[in-house]
Amino acid sequence: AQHGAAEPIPAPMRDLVWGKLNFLHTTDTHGWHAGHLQESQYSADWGDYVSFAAQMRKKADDAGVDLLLVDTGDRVEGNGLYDASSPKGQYYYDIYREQDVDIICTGNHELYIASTADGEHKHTVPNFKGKYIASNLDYIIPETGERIPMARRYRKFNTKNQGVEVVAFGFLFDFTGNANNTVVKPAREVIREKWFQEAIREKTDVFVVIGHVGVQMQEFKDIFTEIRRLNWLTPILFFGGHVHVRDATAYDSRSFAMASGRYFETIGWMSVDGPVKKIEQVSSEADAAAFKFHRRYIDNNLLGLYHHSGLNASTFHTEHGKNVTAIIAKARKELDLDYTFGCAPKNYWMSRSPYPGPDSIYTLLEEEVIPDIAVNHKRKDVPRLVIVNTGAIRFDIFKGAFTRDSTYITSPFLSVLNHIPDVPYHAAKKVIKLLNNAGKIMADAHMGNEFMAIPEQLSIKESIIYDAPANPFSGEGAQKPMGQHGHKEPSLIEGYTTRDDIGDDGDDAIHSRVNFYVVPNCIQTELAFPEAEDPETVDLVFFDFIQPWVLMALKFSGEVYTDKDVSLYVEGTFTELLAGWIKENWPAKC
Ligand SMILES: Nc1ccn([C@@H]2O[C@H](COP(=O)(O)O)[C@@H](O)[C@H]2O)c(=O)n1
Repeated sequence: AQHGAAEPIPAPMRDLVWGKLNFLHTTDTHGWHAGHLQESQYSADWGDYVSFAAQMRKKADDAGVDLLLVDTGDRVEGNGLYDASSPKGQYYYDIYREQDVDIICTGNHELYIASTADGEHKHTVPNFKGKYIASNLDYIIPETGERIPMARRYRKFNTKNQGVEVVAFGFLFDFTGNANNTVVKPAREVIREKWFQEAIREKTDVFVVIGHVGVQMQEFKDIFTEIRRLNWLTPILFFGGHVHVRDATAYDSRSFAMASGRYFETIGWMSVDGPVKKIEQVSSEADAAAFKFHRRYIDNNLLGLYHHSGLNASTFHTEHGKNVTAIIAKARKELDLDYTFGCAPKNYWMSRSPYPGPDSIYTLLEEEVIPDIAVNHKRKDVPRLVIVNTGAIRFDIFKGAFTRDSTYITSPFLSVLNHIPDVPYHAAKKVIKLLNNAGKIMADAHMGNEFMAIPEQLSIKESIIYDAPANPFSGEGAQKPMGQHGHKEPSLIEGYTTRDDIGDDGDDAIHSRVNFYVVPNCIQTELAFPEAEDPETVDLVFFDFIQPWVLMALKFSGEVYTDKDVSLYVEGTFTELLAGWIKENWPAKC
């Protein structure tokens, strides 16, 4: 872990279940490779994960089984370690590559900005040569305009210890927000392509489909159906992401799918036991029923990593892992990520507390930040509606130092405030309602409103509010306390208490439960409104990211505008404006 990171706290633990084929999975790490410095339960860093993987590979070798590492994209955007350098990612590529990942693919965040996709093609694809898979993604070479596969379409290989044959694919969901130097092909079309049809006719022991795709999303179901059509008994394993939740499901008795959260809070574990080699003659559904699948969501917590590897603080860390931790520390220092803009007076939550409310980060924005930053001095007296999508905020603010790192953690995007001047108020006032409530109408116009909100809400549609704190030690297979604290039951800290299609025993550490309050897709602030009556016209101000939705909503309200009618409202990215606001408004020292 990084120097100064929160000390890990012991928790009651569920053990890992090993099989013949075992996997460690990361997804949506979004630059959090230094770990969560302010949260004890997720404070291990990428160097610790390098040590963990090496120790677990050794365990696998000793037992004669196999361990593979998987990453399903969105490695970038969301943390100072990636976003604070100029150009972005200057330190990230060399840190990330230190992990020996066996199967890796692209997420949507690698593609929003053309230079990010260039960086992916120039650095990460060659860093993981032969292991990077792009089943439905092409790249356009800037110099020639030639369109080529981002990386190989699939990978066939044998595992190290048992020689298990694997055919692996790497997909991205049907993403349309990419810059024009990549082409994402819809999964449902790619599965009809000749190369895919040939690949699924390869005789293999197991298919592994990795993807930046939620495990409940249609893309995975389509891929599963097509592979299964021709391979009735072969196990098919899916590793997904994008939705930022811990999740697992089975599409049938010989398949299994898991997603491993977000922000390097979670290291997913999947194992398969049973007749995984063809030589073991799976010839009937009865044989195939012998497959056993397990999943575990490992908190990225050093004490947990020690526990699962059977090691301790003096035996766990490899030289390689320690070096990676040191490289991260050096990068953080050079980027001055601990520079403090101000001191947050309390915690502000995205989903842990209701919106509107005193502890909601969105209420803070709506009532305090936006009125100060959404000001164009030439038009400051013109009434305006300022609309901000909630997905633009990526993480909670914790009481205490708000650092350069926190600015990117809260708001990594290059979003700016644009505006359309003098919009008739009768139409402008309908926009927020359409963005928040007219999901069906907007979806019919191929503009899914849910893409303006936080990704978690693609999966969690209703608030989850617990009546009272859960009984810590109840439930299936009540757990033994972790490591060095003998028989004393540690008190629980808040964290994941996952319920997925497999059950509620997926998390490795037992936490106390956390409420999840669903928030609207967008929030709105009214500024400079006359007191007596409604204005005739207003300036409509909004993040550039939601411009297509805003234009569509205006059209539905009877006012047609195009991109040509939109111009910048305030100089500077939202990230810079927020940092400036904090410097002005929160005390400098904590
Ligand atoms: N410039 C941007 C880019 C993205 N968003 C929000 O992020 C969501 C996607 O997040 P994933 O990590 O799941 O890919 C997207 O739906 C937006 O809500 C944004 O606000 N601005």
